[in-house]
Amino acid sequence: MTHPKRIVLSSDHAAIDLRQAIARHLAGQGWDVVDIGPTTPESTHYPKHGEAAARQVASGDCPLGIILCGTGQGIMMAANKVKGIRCGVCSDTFSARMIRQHNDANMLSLGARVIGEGLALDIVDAFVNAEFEGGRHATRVDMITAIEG
Ligand SMILES: O=C(CO)[C@H](O)[C@H](O)COP(=O)(O)O
Repeated sequence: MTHPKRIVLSSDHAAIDLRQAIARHLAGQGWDVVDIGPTTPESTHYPKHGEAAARQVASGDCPLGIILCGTGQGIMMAANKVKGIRCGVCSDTFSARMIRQHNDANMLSLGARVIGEGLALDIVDAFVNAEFEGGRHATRVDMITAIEG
């Protein structure tokens, strides 16, 4: 059974410190944090980390995921290639709330070279605490899913 408060985190080398701060923050709120690294600062390639986190979400093991790179953009692009993933990059709390409420996003991407830790933690809170509203938005999300084939 999917743990309702399990969340997977991953990043590339550009976002290790921020990812670990988010992991501590979420663990402090009772989340079962599955941090799949990396843990060492050597340069690495964001697509493989985005894909790995996305596969954990798509498999149902983790209902939500948070991924990070320098801008949040490249790792988001990789995650969205995995069937069933809806991931958005956010640099503000409004968007983070809305991608859950309207788009049923199951992953959030953050840019560690774009925003600071304080804002990032607020964005994370907005994302994890929002709920999908369904209704007309479900019709549109179904249309996104249909594009996947
Ligand atoms: O933001 C990113 C992808 O969207 C990467 O974190 C960034 O491209 C890494 O750059 P570098 O290898 O120069 O540290």
